[in-house]
Amino acid sequence: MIKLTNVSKSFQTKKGTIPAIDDVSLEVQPGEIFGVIGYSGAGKSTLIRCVNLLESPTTGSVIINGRDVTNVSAEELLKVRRKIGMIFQGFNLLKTATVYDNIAIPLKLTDVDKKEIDKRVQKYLQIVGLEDKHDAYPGQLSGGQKQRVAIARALAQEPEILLSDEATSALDPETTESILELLLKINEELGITIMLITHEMNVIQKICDRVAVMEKGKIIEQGKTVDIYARPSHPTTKRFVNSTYHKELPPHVLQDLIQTGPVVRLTFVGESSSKPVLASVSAKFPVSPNILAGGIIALKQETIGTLVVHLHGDKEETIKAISYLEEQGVKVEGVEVTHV
Ligand SMILES: Nc1ncnc2c1ncn2[C@@H]1O[C@H](COP(=O)(O)OP(=O)(O)OP(=O)(O)O)[C@@H](O)[C@H]1O
Repeated sequence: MIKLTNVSKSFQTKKGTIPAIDDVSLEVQPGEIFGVIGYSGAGKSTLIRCVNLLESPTTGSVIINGRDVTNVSAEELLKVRRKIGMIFQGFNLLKTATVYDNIAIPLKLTDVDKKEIDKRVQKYLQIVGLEDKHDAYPGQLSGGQKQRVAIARALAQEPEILLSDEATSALDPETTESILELLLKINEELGITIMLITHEMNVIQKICDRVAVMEKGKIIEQGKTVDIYARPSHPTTKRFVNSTYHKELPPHVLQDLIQTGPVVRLTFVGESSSKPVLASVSAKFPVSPNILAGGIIALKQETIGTLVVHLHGDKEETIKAISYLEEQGVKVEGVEVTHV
């Protein structure tokens, strides 16, 4: 649906050339929600703006529905853009226009007739849950409601793809949750493919089927969300994944514990989550697992469990116990003294 091949984009400034994105390739499949995560300055905004050609790549190709859009005429580009809606962190609503007009004006500009405009405004305001706000002005709405209007405006163009540029970053956690649920509904019920950028791992966790991690203009890791959570390989990806666990053991506690055996983080996914592996460890080896912390992360399609466990026992026996856990499909990671 969206295919970027070897896309690079640099900006010329007085201080020289800034390589914002560097040789990025990725593919978003029809019907999926694809997330790009990275810290500030990683190149996410530039990347997503290359998809609808708000930025033109310096090199590389952008293919939408099988068509290379980097070399099309201005007229063709307009047609392609109509199939791609976009929402933003700052909502970008017209302050002096009502909710109705905010949704209707872009449709008027594309010559949709009045009756059809009325129909679409009503339909999409209902989908976003704001059917009673036709005549309100943006200033009279909460941040979450403003984003819902922006989503209705994007949907009213009846796009195949929705691009989301940090759409929940300005919202509180509860409102973020409700907007993420709305994006899921749009994806599932209207079949719209969504590509989003974010710096928040909980956005990826809750709604993305696949994720790409960006750093310094490059994609450093990409894959199914569940695989990235279960086995992050790049240190930056690990930082993002660990940010969702919110668990830290006081260093002195950890220091004391490791005198009598390793402290490990166990990650359970798929089949391994339903086996009573810790009970088997104590039955098979002279090792006592002591659970220090635990949690469950609900991803869009799967659940991942984590436990931080102290394996109390003889060194050789704990090594055998760890091998056994790995054979059972559990991911085992040593916990260092500063962080859990
Ligand atoms: N129009 C521009 N002119 C010059 N440099 C730019 C321009 N747009 C982006 N950059 C630079 O490109 C790099 C990537 O910026 P970009 O906004 O894409 O990152 P980001 O990951 O979206 O960051 P943030 O989350 O802070 O918006 C940064 O170094 C930025 O300063």
